[in-house]
Amino acid sequence: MANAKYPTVPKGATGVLVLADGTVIFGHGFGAVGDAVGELCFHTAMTGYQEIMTDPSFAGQIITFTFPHIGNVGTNLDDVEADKPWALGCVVREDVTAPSSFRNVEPFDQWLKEKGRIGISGVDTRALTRRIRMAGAPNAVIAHDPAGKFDLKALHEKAKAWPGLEGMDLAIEVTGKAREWVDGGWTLGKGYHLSAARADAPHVVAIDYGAKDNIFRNLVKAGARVTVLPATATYEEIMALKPAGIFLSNGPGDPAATADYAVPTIRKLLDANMPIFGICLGHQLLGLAAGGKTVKMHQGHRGANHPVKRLEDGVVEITSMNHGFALDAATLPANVIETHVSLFDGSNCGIAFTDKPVFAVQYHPEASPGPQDSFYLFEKFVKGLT
Ligand SMILES: NC(=O)CC[C@H](N)C(=O)O
Repeated sequence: MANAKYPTVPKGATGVLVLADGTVIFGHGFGAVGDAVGELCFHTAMTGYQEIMTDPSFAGQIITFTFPHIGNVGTNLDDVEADKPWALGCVVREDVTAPSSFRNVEPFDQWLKEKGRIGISGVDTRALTRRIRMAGAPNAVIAHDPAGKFDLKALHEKAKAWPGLEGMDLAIEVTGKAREWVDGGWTLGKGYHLSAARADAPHVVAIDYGAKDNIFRNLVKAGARVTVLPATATYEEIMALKPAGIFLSNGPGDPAATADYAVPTIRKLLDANMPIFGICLGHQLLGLAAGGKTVKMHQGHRGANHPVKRLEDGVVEITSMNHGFALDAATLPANVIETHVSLFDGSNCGIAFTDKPVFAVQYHPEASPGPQDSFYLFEKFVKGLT
């Protein structure tokens, strides 16, 4: 029997979002059938949905795209940041149309279905985004059933029972195996270039907390030879590879939840004066290893047009962002300075050590998708190793 507290499923509704506060939003389901629970966030990029869905930092999250037309250029084999979509699902305004692109290999809805990810269209994403901006990112369930049979009470219970991203270690679930990285840049018609790393190229050991592939491609493009190690790699395992520098990757979940394995290892690397470059989760972990603190943000930053000010010269970089936690600059020790700030809300976007060749940024200089204003950071890091 229907519970009076929950609305009746309208005719034709094959998808639903149920927020932890009991709000129910109907739409049209696409992609995989089933349900998934996670944090509901919004992303403002106008292009790059395939890169966004495959960014491992989205593990545990459902993405509301503010751009209304998602899926209309299909999917291909190149525009991926990992071998599968890590975001649990997506919420979009318009129904997905037939792919219109010479690069299309598979329609977006079919790709999502194959990869076990759920989509829901026909949602007022503008209203939903305003709500997230005002009330913060809620926990939610996304569900798709072609027959439109939803047990709203059970879905609501599931959303309420989910503990939330705070305190959740997801890097450990997303991290990959140890491997030599081979891809470099990309050209239309040719795809990804194999690394032509010179024998004397500086060797970077990159720790994979849930890395986007384009970070490693950019390190190679900037002239490095890259070996990837899993998130749990010990100081001894890292140093056995005789690295010239260490890279700390992006990744999902709460940075503070990795404090028992990632942070102590980074502390040892700092003590050994290794050159280090970190991005996003890597930036937050570096801040924690230095003695700083991270905080959960109200709604986070996710988009491809976030202005960031470089404090040394006032230059503004337009950046890609995807984070829901941030380093609290006020907690950093005296030997760590703030190098970049967000022009949206003044939050910390970069740090550098004054006494070590170590720096990091909160945003994504690898773009994918987004502007490439900040590629210079890869060059700065790799040049500093020779
Ligand atoms: N892209 C990332 O590395 C995200 C870092 C962290 N999971 C956050 O949400 O802030």
